[in-house]
Amino acid sequence: MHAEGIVKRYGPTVALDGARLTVRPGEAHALVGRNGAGKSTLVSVLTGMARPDAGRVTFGGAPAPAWGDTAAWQRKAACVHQKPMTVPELTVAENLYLGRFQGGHTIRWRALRERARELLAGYGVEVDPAARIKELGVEQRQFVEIARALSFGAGLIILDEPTARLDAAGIDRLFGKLRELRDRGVAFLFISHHLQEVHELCDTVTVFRDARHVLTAPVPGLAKDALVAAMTGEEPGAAGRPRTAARPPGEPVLRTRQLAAAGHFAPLDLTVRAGEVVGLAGATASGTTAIGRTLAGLHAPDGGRITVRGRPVRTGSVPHALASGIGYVPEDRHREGLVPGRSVAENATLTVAGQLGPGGTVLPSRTRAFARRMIAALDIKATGPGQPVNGLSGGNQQKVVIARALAREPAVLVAVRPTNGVDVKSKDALLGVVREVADGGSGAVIVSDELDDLRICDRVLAVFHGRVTAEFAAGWRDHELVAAMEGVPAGEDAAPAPPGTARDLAPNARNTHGTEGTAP
Ligand SMILES: Nc1ncnc2c1ncn2[C@@H]1O[C@H](COP(=O)(O)OP(=O)(O)OP(=O)(O)O)[C@@H](O)[C@H]1O
Repeated sequence: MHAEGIVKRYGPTVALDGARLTVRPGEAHALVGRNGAGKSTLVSVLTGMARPDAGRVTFGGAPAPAWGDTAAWQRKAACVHQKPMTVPELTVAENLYLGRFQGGHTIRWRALRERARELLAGYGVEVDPAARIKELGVEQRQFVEIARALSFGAGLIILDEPTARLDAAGIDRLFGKLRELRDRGVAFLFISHHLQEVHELCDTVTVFRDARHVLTAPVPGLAKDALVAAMTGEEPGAAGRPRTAARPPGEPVLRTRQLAAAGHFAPLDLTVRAGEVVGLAGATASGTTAIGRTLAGLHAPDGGRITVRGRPVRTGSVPHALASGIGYVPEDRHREGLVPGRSVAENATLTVAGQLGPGGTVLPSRTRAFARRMIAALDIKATGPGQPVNGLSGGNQQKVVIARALAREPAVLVAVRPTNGVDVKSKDALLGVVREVADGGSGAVIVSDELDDLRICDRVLAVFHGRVTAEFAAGWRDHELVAAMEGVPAGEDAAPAPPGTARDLAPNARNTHGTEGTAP
């Protein structure tokens, strides 16, 4: 596949400005760049979903299919998108053959399931074709999408941040599958903000910056800070890493007493003090996300209490959690995060509408002023506060979600995987903002399995199978925390794990992706 001179404009925004990229057969090619650099836009162009304003795409030397000929594009390049493209209510078999039925033919369901089973087996994917997509985990769903993509005969498969919602074990299995397919001659274009993953999986990397191609180089021998420098256009080592607290913590701002949700997490006593950032570390299924959702009022606990600055919070109520001073950054910005048709300013201030004007009316000028401050502080790439959030790149949408949580000046900020999809430089800026919130006298809870997110925490609680199994003060070593997240009984540096946890239980913790040398 070869693309050159690609120009794509969205109104005043130039998303691609003469961009180029070449992916050779059987190559594992990474595409990296800061949020808004144009990566997803290029994917849309390469899959026939967006029509470029200028430029040329060829596959195997032949011109790309005609615009609008979807079936022909599917045979050239296939894509596993950030957002699931499968239909949740339909079965795996139906999804695999979606859109391929010829009019006038009767669909023979049993035969279809059989064909689906063979197809999945051919790619080594163990999923029941009769299962509904909504019953599958993220990982299985992605495998179905990959099998579907390959079944069209495409020699190039594009993966847009496929690891963003997988934990370490899932990532290992995905990479195993991708290596297998590469050995069979399939080429990959792999988009990720985890430079460690690029090093693990890819042989070539291309960097986009501000809508343009800036570098293509072999991955082996390319130092990570050189890669980051290409992405940011700055000299390596220009900025420092976010730090932990400078002062001792103050009064408790958030407390839970015996807070519990059956099937999710065991009774939890948590205290977060003013000035403190506390990490809840655990794999996807550990219960940490449920704790975050419960604190935000999205999930009703079975028992226990939450207080903010000594005042009880009515559990299971989002408005009450908000009114009590709990700010929340959800993991799934597509579902819980943003109102699509509204502007950056409106989205950033949704929870404060009442404060912004008399009688609950929003005063647009103040709204815009707040949004403008946030756009600058979090480095949100937007044409301005009035731009609809749908027009923002994925990472920039995530920053708007954070801005919204901050707008209310919460007593305690609860953020679930806050840097998911955010580029390496913005990641540090964003974590720096969380630090500032704490320094200003609030508390913060970071729910994550990303070691970089947890590094700014003053203490980290490791959660396994719904229980806190160990506590670490700042300065922990990576392998200790990873082991604790995996439920491995603690070594000499950590508290003992409870009975019943064992080395062979789900090795689920997210690894040290992107930790070494990714800071500018
Ligand atoms: N539908 C759209 N309408 C308006 N602007 C858009 C649209 N899609 C993309 N853009 C703009 O094009 C630019 C490139 O966005 P793109 O999504 O390609 O970035 P990206 O490199 O994939 O970023 P991320 O790492 O955050 O996913 C951004 O400035 C974005 O705001």
